[in-house]
Amino acid sequence: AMTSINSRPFTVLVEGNIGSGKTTFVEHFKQFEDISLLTEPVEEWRNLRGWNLLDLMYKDPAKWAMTFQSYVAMTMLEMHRRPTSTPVKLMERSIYSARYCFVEHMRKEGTIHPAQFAVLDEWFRFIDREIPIEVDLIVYLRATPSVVYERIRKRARSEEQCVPLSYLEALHSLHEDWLVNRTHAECPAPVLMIDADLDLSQITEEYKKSEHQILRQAVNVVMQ
Ligand SMILES: Cc1cc2cn([C@H]3C[C@H](O)[C@@H](CO)O3)c(=O)nc2[nH]1
Repeated sequence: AMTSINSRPFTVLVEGNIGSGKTTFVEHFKQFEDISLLTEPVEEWRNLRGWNLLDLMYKDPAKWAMTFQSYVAMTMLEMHRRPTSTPVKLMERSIYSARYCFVEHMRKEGTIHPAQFAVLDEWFRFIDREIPIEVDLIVYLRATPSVVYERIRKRARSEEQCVPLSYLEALHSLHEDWLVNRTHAECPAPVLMIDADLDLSQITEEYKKSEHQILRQAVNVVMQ
């Protein structure tokens, strides 16, 4: 196993719409001993001391979206700060997709009150200013909203069955703004785009492309 001579691992964020295949992508890298995998803590959001915040949020967003996004941000920050012994760290989603995609959408839709947005945004600015979060590469699983809509139906995660196509289209354009048009300066890492419309049989080739990029860049970082 490569021993990292740096104080921190080469950190990769895996970003993309609901149903774009992030967890599948992250689990593809289980085969590498030099990579720590941090998948999205959905189970924590579905059971916080017995409360299913994800379900509460989908069932009554006006009442629960703020509470849910506050807890998501804390669990994401914990993942960013979690030490790993390996030279590479792969993380599903981030404090950045929390702010630029999900919270941004809730603000635009008025799902959260402007005062609630102000509190979430102050937390985000505080974290961005005071807590070092390093990102070296973002893998963007870029998918067409209608494709992920079908996948969500097939995946049948109960809380998500009410997710309309319009929500997925809005989240898609917010991901495009952030990762293609690069409208936010707080997270300047390079973006590696993967065609996430490909189905499982074809996408392994795409994974191989990113494997090379991730491991090669990781070697560079380790050997610096
Ligand atoms: C960072 C972040 C992830 C995340 C996921 N979700 C939802 C979308 C999916 O239905 C589920 C798992 O990603 O959680 C959300 O509403 N807000 C979020 N913010």
